[in-house]
Amino acid sequence: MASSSCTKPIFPSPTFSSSPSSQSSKTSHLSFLNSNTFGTIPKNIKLSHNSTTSRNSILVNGVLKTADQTKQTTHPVTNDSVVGNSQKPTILVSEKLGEAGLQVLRKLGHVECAYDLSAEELCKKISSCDALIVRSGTKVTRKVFEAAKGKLKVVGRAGVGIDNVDLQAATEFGCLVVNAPTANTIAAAEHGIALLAAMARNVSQADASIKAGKWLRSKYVGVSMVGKTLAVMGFGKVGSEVARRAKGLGMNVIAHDPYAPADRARAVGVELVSFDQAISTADFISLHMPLTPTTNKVFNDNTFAKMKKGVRIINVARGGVIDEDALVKALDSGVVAQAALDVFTEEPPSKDSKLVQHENVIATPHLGASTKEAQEGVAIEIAEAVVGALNGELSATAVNAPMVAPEVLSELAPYVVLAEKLGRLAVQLVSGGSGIQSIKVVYRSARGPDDLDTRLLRAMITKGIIEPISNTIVNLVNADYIAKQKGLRISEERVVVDSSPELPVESIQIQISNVESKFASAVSESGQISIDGKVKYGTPHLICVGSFGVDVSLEGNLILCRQIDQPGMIGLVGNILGEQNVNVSFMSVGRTSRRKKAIMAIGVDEEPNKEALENIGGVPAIEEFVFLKL
Ligand SMILES: NC(=O)C1=CN([C@@H]2O[C@H](COP(=O)(O)OP(=O)(O)OC[C@H]3O[C@@H](n4cnc5c(N)ncnc54)[C@H](O)[C@@H]3O)[C@@H](O)[C@H]2O)C=CC1
Ligand SMILES: O=C(O)C(=O)COP(=O)(O)O
Repeated sequence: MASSSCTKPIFPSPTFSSSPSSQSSKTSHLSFLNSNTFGTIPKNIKLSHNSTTSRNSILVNGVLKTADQTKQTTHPVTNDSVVGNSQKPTILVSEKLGEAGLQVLRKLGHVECAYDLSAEELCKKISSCDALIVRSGTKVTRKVFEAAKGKLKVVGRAGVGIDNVDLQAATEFGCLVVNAPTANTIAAAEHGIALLAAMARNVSQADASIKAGKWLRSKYVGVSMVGKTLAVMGFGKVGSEVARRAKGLGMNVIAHDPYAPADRARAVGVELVSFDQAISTADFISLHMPLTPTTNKVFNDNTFAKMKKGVRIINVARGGVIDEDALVKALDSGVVAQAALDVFTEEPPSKDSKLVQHENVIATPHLGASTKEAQEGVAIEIAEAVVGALNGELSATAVNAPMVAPEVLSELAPYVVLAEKLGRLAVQLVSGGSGIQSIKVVYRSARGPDDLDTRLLRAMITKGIIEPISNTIVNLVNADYIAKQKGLRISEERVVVDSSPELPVESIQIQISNVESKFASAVSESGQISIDGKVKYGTPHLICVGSFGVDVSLEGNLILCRQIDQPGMIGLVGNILGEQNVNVSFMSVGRTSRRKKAIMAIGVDEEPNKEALENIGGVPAIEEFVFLKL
């Protein structure tokens, strides 16, 4: 069992009076996204009620703070031309966004719409922005994140494809990326069907010719769709809607998607087949997969060679999934009879693009998502996601961070505080903290693994461990990445205990192995530094250090002393601190057995000066002590 070696505290805590008014007002370093805040209290998140301090802890802009703190903190103004109101976040919208979405954004922040920015102009502006909203036309490169200098907290992609955002860079810089994955699905599917029908019946070419005064009825004889086989490549949201509509046109629809569940396809009457089978049997191929390193140019000389001669291709996904030179060759040779393209490798394509100019190609300028309805929907969807992220809520559409449901977030809030404090405390017990390699976290809980999402807790433990020993800002977005980069292996274990399943976690234990400790008593019998904590009355408590049980609230600072268990020790140390005007907030003593070794854990509001610490060290019965900042 995780902390079975702990003895019970012999004094109920607190034994010394605590003074709520003297609680530290320092910002808790619990930033999920960044450490700035905007003076707003989020609408629906009240994460914990701290019964000791009578303050509400809330998550603001990714930072867990007390309500008082949110009123005091100001938003740093770096560029007056962008920031209209210094209390409000600045949201840069770099492409056309529906008015309804802009209205949602304006309620929270200062919104600047600046379309058609060059890469240089975007980099210049971004350093004063808290959020950036883009569509497919803005390249959010590593340079943009570098230029943001840590201020940019969230990039909102008003649409589905996030191939124009450097996700790796966003993650490294701790910037959340959210998208709007649902509102344009139907629009894209309808556009796919529009292109399919227009291509089959030569609508574009015939329209151009009639406008040029020609009447070419025999030239533009088309092909029928009914009874033909359509291969849907990528059976996600758009692909499945295209499939449904194509079935309505009487087409035989097959699909290829390595990750789609067969029963979802079956429900639409579609058979999932292999890539080769799909492309070799289809009369029409419609592309609906994302652009990823795997799908990049997946339609190339080799794959065109496997297609049925005279196949027709529709691409409403991303230009990059097709090798465009190979497509021109396939069109020239007649392997591909026609192509209908909404998307291109380079957008806009060059004026003399052989592909766009090809007589058997019809093209639209990336219009898949461009219906009034979809654009209003996307604008609201992304605005709400960005506002939520700026308010510290974890978005359900986060692309580079774990998605945590609001109710889970709310339930875990006090444990999040505990996790970070335990990490912060554990690392300070290591002598020479940067040598840490292996950390184990043990969650004792009555809940089964499926009922306990520990990603948030692990991220905050990582934050607590790394931030005191480096100048890296760690948050939920980049915690795993930073841990990996620093060579930290964090393993997790769950121990099922017989406690109330109402509580997500009974206690959390952090073990650090293969290191020496500044405080030998923190090393457990099995040789690791080991501390345990739990949430009591909504606040984090330390309950075990090494093999010693204690019970002290994790607030302010902490002194741990190991002494020979004898009468008068509490008074002695209390007097030394009192003489230096250091207020003791909590004290607890744990011992292995009577009159042998004991550990005294003393919570202090102020940082004791050198003299006070030397005097504590000079007490003959005290064998070792350590001062820890929480
Ligand atoms: N032209 C336009 O204006 C629009 C374009 N799109 C694009 O359409 C694409 C699909 O969008 P959604 O359906 O909303 O996304 P989605 O995520 O719901 O569906 C994508 C599907 O592709 C599948 N997939 C991934 N790798 C694959 C591979 N190698 N081969 C076959 N399938 C693969 C996934 O399993 C998933 O089911 C995206 O690239 C998106 O950017 C979406 C909306 C508008
Ligand atoms: O949502 C997508 O993936 C799209 O391609 C739509 O792009 P857009 O927002 O119209 O530039």
